[in-house]
Amino acid sequence: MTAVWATAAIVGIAFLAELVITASLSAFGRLPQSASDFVLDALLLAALIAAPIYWLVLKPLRREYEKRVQAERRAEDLGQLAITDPLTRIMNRRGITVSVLDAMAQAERYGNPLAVAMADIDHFKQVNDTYGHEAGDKVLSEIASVLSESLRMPDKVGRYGGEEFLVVLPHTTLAQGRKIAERMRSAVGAWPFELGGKQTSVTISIGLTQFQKGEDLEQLLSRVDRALYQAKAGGRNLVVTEKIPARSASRA
Ligand SMILES: Nc1nc2c(ncn2[C@@H]2O[C@H](COP(=O)(O)OP(=O)(O)OP(=O)(O)O)[C@@H](O)[C@H]2O)c(=O)[nH]1
Repeated sequence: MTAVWATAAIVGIAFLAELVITASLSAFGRLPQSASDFVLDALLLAALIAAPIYWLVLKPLRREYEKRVQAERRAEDLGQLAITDPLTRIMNRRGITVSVLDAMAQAERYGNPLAVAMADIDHFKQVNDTYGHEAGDKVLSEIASVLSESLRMPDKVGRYGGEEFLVVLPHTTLAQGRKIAERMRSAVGAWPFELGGKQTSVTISIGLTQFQKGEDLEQLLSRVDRALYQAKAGGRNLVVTEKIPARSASRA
């Protein structure tokens, strides 16, 4: 589109220049040109002035534009890198924290429900101790993929700590959140992890709660942690929903 405009501008300038030249020549007594000669001369002039305009103006402008696009892309990539966990390729703690804070602000402002879950791998130390740290890393990556695939937009998952994943479920009630958490739990439980040359199952425990208006991140996460603790204490491979105090529940 820019090229079309530039060509039109150059042809326009050439016609104007040709008009000035013709007017000057006729002022000096030269016979007026025929219309076709005028157009032909103007086009010739356009071709003559197009080359220097292209090299002196358009090419440097284009180069500058491409440099800026590349710089923006690099900045975007760096920004993405800063919020990505290198092992699992999902969001890291910083990324998912920004996501949960955003979701909390939305829920606070518009009053939509927001469910938050913390998933933690069961007996993960045993996996590392038995099969090695590299095998443990592979399990972490696979669990991250299984969790990501169990979610839909605008739900988000990020690696919050070593073997902990934070899940943010905007526009989701506790009952709906529970179904999603159960789906994640059973998807991980059914996944055929290959450890020590044979298929093995690994499970996760999940604590789930719902954001309460007026609370901060620390309060929300301490409630979800409490639910996770109960899931571990209850035998693991469980989803435990944190009981919301009646006063808060009525505000939800
Ligand atoms: N391979 C690997 N292991 C990790 C990573 N981050 C944390 N871990 C391991 O995660 C394990 C966590 O162990 P614990 O906190 O005792 O928990 P657990 O064995 O999963 O037991 P429960 O949570 O009570 O079921 C430790 O062995 C850590 O070394 C990591 O990036 N890679």
